[in-house]
Amino acid sequence: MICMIKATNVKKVYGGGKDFAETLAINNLTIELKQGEFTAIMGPSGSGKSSLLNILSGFDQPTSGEVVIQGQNIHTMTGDELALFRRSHIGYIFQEFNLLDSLTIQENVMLPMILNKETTAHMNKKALGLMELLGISIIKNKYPYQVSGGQQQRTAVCRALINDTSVIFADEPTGNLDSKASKIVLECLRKTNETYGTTILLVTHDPFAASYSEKVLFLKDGSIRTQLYKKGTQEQFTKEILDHLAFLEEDDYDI
Ligand SMILES: Nc1ncnc2c1ncn2[C@@H]1O[C@H](COP(=O)(O)OP(=O)(O)OP(=O)(O)O)[C@@H](O)[C@H]1O
Repeated sequence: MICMIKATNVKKVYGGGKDFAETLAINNLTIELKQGEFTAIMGPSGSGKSSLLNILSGFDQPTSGEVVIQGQNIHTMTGDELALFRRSHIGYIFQEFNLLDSLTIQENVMLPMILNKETTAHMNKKALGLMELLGISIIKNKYPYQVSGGQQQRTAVCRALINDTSVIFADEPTGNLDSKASKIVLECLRKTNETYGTTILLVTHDPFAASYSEKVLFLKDGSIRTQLYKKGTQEQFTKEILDHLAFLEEDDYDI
């Protein structure tokens, strides 16, 4: 399998100025994600999940170490190069859906394409195809405040995919959703992964959400403590993740 993301000896230290104590958020972490892999990251509060996601996605710089996505070192790019690279290769989904209330659902989906100056016909075709796939074409002319949280998050998934992105970073994408809407959004992520071979990195506290992945990395104190690979059914995997969390909790994992 082709390597999609490789992070080597990544370290992130916050603070350390005259009046601020240092916090070691990521501790010499090395990680490799293959093309088309669906990976989840779990860990207690403060273990470094968001810091890692921000560094892997180019939102933040590591203190040391390197991150290579599709063969390109993202932290040696200029600001403009990185912005262009992120827009064309990387999609983001956040806990807050981050849609623009002044745009319709379809316009929100097309927004990253508008920034790329695509033709209207191409944008419409692409957006409608994605919205159809994820079951939200019926609300295309509504505004975000007129649709449910789950529909807003599915809009965010379509927006993340619109530029044929090869990687999606999702930070607690079901954190604001009830269990029914969460399941629909997670099914959409799975469909995306299976249909387009999109590499997905999902940060979550929820073992059920993590069970949609094929590999769970458990983070503690900025290091990967263990990895769990999916074997058997999703139900079995959820139970295995729960058992693993209980084991790690006993081992002072402190979820
Ligand atoms: N901008 C910042 N400045 C200083 N310290 C920070 C900053 N961002 C995070 N930290 C610290 O770095 C460590 C890792 O934080 P991070 O947000 O990555 O953890 P997390 O696992 O995502 O936590 P949570 O599950 O609560 O969101 C924590 O000790 C946190 O307090």
